[in-house]
Amino acid sequence: MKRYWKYIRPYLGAFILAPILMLTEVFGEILLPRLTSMIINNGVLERNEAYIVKMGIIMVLIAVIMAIGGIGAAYYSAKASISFSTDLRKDVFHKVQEFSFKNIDDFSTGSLVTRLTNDIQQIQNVVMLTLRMMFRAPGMLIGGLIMAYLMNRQLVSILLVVIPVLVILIAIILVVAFPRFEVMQKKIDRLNSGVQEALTNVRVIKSFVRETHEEEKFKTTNRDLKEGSLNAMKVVITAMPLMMLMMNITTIAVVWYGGNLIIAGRMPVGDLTAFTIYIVQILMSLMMLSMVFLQASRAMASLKRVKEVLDTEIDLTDEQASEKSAQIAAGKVEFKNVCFQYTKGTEDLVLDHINFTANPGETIGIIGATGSGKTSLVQLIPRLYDADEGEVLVDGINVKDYSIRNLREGVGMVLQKNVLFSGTIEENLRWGNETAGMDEIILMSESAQAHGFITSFKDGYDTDLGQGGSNVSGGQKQRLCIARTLLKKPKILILDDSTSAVDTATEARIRQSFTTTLKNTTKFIIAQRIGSVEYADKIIVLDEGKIAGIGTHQELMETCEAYQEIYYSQKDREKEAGA
Ligand SMILES: Nc1ncnc2c1ncn2[C@@H]1O[C@H](COP(=O)(O)OP(=O)(O)OP(=O)(O)O)[C@@H](O)[C@H]1O
Repeated sequence: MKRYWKYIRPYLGAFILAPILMLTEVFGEILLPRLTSMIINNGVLERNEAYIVKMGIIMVLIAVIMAIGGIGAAYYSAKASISFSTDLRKDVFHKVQEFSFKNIDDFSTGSLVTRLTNDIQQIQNVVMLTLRMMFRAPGMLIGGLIMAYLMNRQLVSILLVVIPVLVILIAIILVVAFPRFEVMQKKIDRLNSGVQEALTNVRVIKSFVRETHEEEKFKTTNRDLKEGSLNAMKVVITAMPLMMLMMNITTIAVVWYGGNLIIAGRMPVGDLTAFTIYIVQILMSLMMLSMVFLQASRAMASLKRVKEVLDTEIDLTDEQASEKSAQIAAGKVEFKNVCFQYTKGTEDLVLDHINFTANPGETIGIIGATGSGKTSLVQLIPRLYDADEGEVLVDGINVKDYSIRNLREGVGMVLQKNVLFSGTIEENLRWGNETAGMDEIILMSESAQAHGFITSFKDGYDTDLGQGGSNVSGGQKQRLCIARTLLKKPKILILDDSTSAVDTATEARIRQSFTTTLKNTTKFIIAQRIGSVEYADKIIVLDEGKIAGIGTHQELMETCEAYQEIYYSQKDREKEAGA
């Protein structure tokens, strides 16, 4: 509860006013039946018109007060619960932004979307319901019981049978409902993940003509959710009629027993009317409570899932960093006996005792078969993941000792999976440097060989990019991503297979421009083509997570068998393609 106090405190007024204003309704609901019985007994039966008018006016006034209170309570409970969930959502989103790559690997995107939307909505609903019912239901229950008791003690004894039965019924419903709601939320997760994947990859689906397959997949998860929801709803569905049945049986019993009392002259007619209303109110308040509990049981399942996100331990932080103010100045990178694996504690090392040094301004080529660990290696430099053993040093300082912000500001990385965002080209490029002048943006775009095609667009730098940069070609997207990173003016630049979709002539021009724009930047170039790294000061050859060779192209051609193999197989392929 303590952790949620901060979502209540700023709106404490609304949290207090909502249930208090609801008390006006309780007050009215307890008084009105009594006044009704008085009108019948003293007004109608005694034929006293003035009394009827007087009591009628009082009853209207009470009804007006109830309506005003009800509106106020509804307003404040909505305000409190919506504000509560908005702040909670903000914190959950913030937490997700803090997640490390490893943390993100542990949750599916669809599940995070459900937690941020549907789960928080459930919590909001129950906060609103609780604020409206927390005084109303118990108030009506206790007030109704007292009034009924005061009117007729014998009749109240009927409730002694009904109330325990209802309480047991509610308890059973809750025990059955909770696990079903948990299952239902998981099914919503699965549906969201599926929808997300299908929509993001709609182009691939279409190019493989997999629409029918995707529809089938969707139908299955959709049906699965329907069954899960119905299964949970069954409890709610059966709960209501069962309670109504109990209520009706009780009313009949009261009317029957009360009728006998009236015939025997031991009870005025008006009292039976009021008594029946009180009985209905008592049972209604129990039903309201059961609805609150039922909603709460669903919200508990949601709260558990939201808590999971909030409680996730960020496995990569800079809290222990000892050089928080340090910034990357030169860009020297050293790997000392570095080992790494994604699934901890297994035998398979993704990187196995890696050692090398990259001096400031050098270009380091990284080559190796797919899955040999190239991406994993460079991801350790900006701490997207942490090394399990050994040290990664930048300018002689362990990367874990920099503040994450300073470290990542000094390292520019163009990821293998390039992503642009909706917005104009200029807005996208400004991700690299928000305050960059237009001349700088053009300079870096020229360097990344992007200026030419950007200006060929009708709107130039104002061209609106579709979602994820869907309206530019693969090679153009790669060049925009390079320009965006160049604007950061990083001391260390990592290009992870970032020119794979660019033709060799353009790639050579990008490389050439780096010799001037990025003269002092340490450059890591991961590539599949030997031609892309041949010129590098050092080439690292990776083979199943180990360094198979390190040196210049010439040195490796003389000493490294793995490199020679890659070289000759690519030459052969080029020849075959030429022939
Ligand atoms: N997020 C991840 N979780 C678990 N395993 C992963 C993850 N990313 C990569 N791997 C595994 O780690 C190994 C090395 O992958 P890595 O991406 O570093 O190779 P790579 O040399 O860059 O390959 P490619 O040239 O195909 O991009 C592979 O066996 C891969 O399956």
